[in-house]
Amino acid sequence: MSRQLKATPLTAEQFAPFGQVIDRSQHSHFLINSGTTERYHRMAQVDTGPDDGQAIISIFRKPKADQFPLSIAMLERHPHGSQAFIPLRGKPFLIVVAPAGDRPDPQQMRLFISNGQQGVNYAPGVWHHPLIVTCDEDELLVVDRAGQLANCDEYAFDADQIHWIDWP
Ligand SMILES: NC(=O)N[C@@H](O)C(=O)O
Ligand code: NI
Repeated sequence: MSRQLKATPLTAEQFAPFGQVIDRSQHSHFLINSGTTERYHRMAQVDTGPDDGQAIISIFRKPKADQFPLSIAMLERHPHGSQAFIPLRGKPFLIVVAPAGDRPDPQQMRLFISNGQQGVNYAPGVWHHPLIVTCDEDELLVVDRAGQLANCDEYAFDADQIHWIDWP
């Protein structure tokens, strides 16, 4: 059986088991500031989890595009908080996820492709691959949790569980 992950369309419904899609084209808005501005309100929820969790805003910048085909040798999760990735340069980026659980099930891994206008917000505990970009000099806004609790578990797949993705 091929271990190449085929892309699933990035829609709110298809991504629902993993979190939310942040997509203006699929979201209502209302006018603010005397009608000069459209507010796409509350597109996703930031989950900062227990204790001293705080929502923080960061920018991830990758000077070099990832090289394809790309092996998915590991996934990670953030058990105590959500993590949102919002493209700043309008460039497609790739999202590899697996359902939350003690360890990622390689058979349930999904590949989604953002068209560069769509962001994603991973729910706490959802397994995902670190950021994968298709173009040099890409930058994404990231909203996730800061706090005392360790909040990044990594899982390395056995050789026979490693899948791969290609682009374009
Ligand atoms: N580790 C880190 O800040 N980045 C990852 O969580 C990621 O999903 O890219
Ligand atoms: Ni992450």
